[in-house]
Amino acid sequence: MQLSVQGIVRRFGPVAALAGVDLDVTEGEFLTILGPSGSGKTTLLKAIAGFEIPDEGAVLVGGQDVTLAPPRQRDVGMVFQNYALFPHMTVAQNVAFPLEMRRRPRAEIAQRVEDALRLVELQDFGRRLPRQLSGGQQQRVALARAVVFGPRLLLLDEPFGALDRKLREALQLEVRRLQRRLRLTTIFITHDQEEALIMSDRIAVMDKGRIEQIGLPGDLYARPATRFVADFLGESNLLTGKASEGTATLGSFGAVPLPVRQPDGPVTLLLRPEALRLGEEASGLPCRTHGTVVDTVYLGLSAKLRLRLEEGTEVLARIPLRPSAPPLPREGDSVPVGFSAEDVHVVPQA
Ligand SMILES: Nc1ncnc2c1ncn2[C@@H]1O[C@H](COP(=O)(O)OP(=O)(O)OP(=O)(O)O)[C@@H](O)[C@H]1O
Repeated sequence: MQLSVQGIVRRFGPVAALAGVDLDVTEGEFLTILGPSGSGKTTLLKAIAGFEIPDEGAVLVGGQDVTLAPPRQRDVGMVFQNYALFPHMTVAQNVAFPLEMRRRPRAEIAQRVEDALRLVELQDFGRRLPRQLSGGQQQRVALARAVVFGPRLLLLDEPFGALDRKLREALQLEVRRLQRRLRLTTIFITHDQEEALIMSDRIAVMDKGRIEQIGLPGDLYARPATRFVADFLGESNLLTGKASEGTATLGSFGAVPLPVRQPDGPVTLLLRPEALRLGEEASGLPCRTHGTVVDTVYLGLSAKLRLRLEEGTEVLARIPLRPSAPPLPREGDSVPVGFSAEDVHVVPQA
């Protein structure tokens, strides 16, 4: 179902946990809310679910104003970080719970519980108690319980936070598959940017109770609208220079033609680590200088190198490691560093 959040404000004493949030989520979309701790993510989810009543603004589900409706009337499925299964109930009883609350007939409950458990591949676990399951299995039960009644929205608050990396990755895929299959409008909270990039149709980046930017993962990565988004999503080199007549002077790199017309004055340029070229590959590029390798980290498919430029600025380069690639420069080596002007993004001034 379509969701619309309009101008929501929620204050806790002097703190505005939500300082005016607008958000439109289309039917069947998977939207991720990404932001640092304390940015208001959980408060926003609670306002959508009905556990927080906003001081200002409105929440509409399928065009219907539910701002003041209690959680039970909103038909929203939720999964939290800490499972929140009822410990004394079996898996099947846990999954049946939302249907019991809605007083569905016995036969329907049995059928739906069976279907939901099959959906998360736990059809043989109905009689177990939560403590007899692994963390990942418990989270799948929580997911089955959140979707068993056919909710209008699915809200996920850091559901993989307590799981190890491998399980986390498996569940990311599983949740995405299930969400697509059910065409469930889903809002997913995480502070893990990699997870956000992997899972989402769109990402909303939050900071200090506001949405800084919302868009496709690739757009946010390539064209962040603010310094905060550039820094928060992925690794970045943010270099400051001086713009004048369509070029920016950028330390020892010299003059860099700017992709968009800028007013003369200070300018912030974003260069992702993978945009930097080193050694031979840099020598043919018009924007280049020399850098001294400060440290090197091998990552298997690529390596990350930190380099100090002549003017003292440090930059991060990520270079692919092909089997035939020449050996990496070593700490203390001085190497050419360059980039193509088209790989530069101008970060709008705040
Ligand atoms: N019940 C409350 N009473 C007082 N302050 C609150 C309450 N709930 C949230 N806050 C404050 O509102 C702000 C936003 O909190 P919120 O839990 O929404 O952030 P978050 O982005 O979900 O953080 P995290 O990633 O750590 O869960 C924080 O400053 C928090 O301390």
